[in-house]
Amino acid sequence: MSYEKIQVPTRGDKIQVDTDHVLRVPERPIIPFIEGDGIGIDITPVMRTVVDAAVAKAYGGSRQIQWMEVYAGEKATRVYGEGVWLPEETLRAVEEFVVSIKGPLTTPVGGGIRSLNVSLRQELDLYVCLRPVRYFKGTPSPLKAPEHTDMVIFRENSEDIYAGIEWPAGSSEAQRVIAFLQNELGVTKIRFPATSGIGIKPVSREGSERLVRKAIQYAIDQDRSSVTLVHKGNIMKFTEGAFKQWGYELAQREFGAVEIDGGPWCAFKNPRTGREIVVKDVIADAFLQQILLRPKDYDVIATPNLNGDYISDALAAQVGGIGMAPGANLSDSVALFEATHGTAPKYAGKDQVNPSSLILSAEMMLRHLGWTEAADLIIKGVEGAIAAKTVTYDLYRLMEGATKLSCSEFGHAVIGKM
Ligand SMILES: NC(=O)C1=CN([C@@H]2O[C@H](COP(=O)(O)OP(=O)(O)OC[C@H]3O[C@@H](n4cnc5c(N)ncnc54)[C@H](OP(=O)(O)O)[C@@H]3O)[C@@H](O)[C@H]2O)C=CC1
Ligand SMILES: O=C(O)CCC(=O)C(=O)O
Ligand SMILES: [Mg+2]
Repeated sequence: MSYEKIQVPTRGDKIQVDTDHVLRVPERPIIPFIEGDGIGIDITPVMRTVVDAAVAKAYGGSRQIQWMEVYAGEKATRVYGEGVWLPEETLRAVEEFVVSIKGPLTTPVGGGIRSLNVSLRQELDLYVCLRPVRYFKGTPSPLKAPEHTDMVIFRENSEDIYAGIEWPAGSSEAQRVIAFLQNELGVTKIRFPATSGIGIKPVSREGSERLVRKAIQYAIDQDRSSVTLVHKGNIMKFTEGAFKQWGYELAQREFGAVEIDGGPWCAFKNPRTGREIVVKDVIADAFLQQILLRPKDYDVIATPNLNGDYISDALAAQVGGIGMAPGANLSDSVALFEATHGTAPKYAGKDQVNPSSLILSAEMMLRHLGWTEAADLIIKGVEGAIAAKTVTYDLYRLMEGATKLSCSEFGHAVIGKM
């Protein structure tokens, strides 16, 4: 395929995907990256330097990533022209080259463009947002025993209120929807109909099932002890409540789970290890207190989109903050890795923030490629830098006796500990 502004490296090769979704990774894979807005300019180059160092150390030059810049956000408007926030060829490249990584992208609140992050996920049907939350020894945390927080979030990434079906208060569309609800469906409970904005929350059986299926399969592959469906189904019965119901039904139908203690919790034996996997559910508000009080009770989490967004940042805080929180957006073939945090605009270009979220997202990416040795070196490097108390401002301000490093210095500290 030809590209207008994207320079495809001539020395690299494309990652291929077999029909059964298995990756075939060449020795010099071309990996697209989006620099990102705000602190993207700080963390993305550091991430690349750390990854290149890990790959070089692990494979001594026999493997190398060929980075290929693709554009989205403010940089895209500079490269392609005003108003072009997410060029069509960026979407094509992320799809064609199969595995990519991105920095954060700004979304204005209230009006303006819709989220480019959400658009990327929806356009490429990256329906799983995978966010592992683990503790690195020595990281400052508000908890007494942060090491008990070890969860993996499967956030539904393609529907829910993120579908962006909404109309502002007073618009003719909102008025028409309200009139339809009142006149055709007998709705009487819109408290202030003349001044209500309207948003629609679609949650489907297919969307819920494919997400829960991935979460349960992950629990099997990684030998985890439970999958918890987190929902607000007592209030949103036919969206969040249905998510829970469809999740349980899928666990029973596809994985042979049987009800325990009178249901609805159910369990099955991991076919790989024989260990029991419990599938359970919890209402989202209760979950947010339980993760602080009894984090050991939770392992793999499957949840609709908005809950997953809130839970990601809440859990990240328990293990040191969103400077330490990696993630991935996945379809059955395409993977786009990204940090959990946003563009933190007040720090943009100051070389201050913690690049660990994006570095650890790249670590997930290397593992996804099967480059385990390089991924392990990154974990060793991050663990080593934190253990030596050489950290960025976010961890420094909560640690005693630490040395404060800039974003780029922290990258070098990680490399030094590999
Ligand atoms: N996937 C994406 O691209 C995402 C994009 N966004 C977008 O980002 C923009 C800003 O959102 P905002 O709500 O401010 O959330 P951010 O996640 O950008 O920042 C909130 C706060 O988190 C801390 N933080 C964030 N990143 C780091 C880091 N790498 N190292 C250390 N601390 C960090 C900072 O805390 P402190 O001030 O205490 O130092 C920062 O002020 C919005 O436009 C939003 O839509 C948001 C989330 C995800
Ligand atoms: O798209 C955005 O601006 C916010 C996204 C977000 O908060 C997230 O993915 O966790
Ligand atoms: Mg978020």
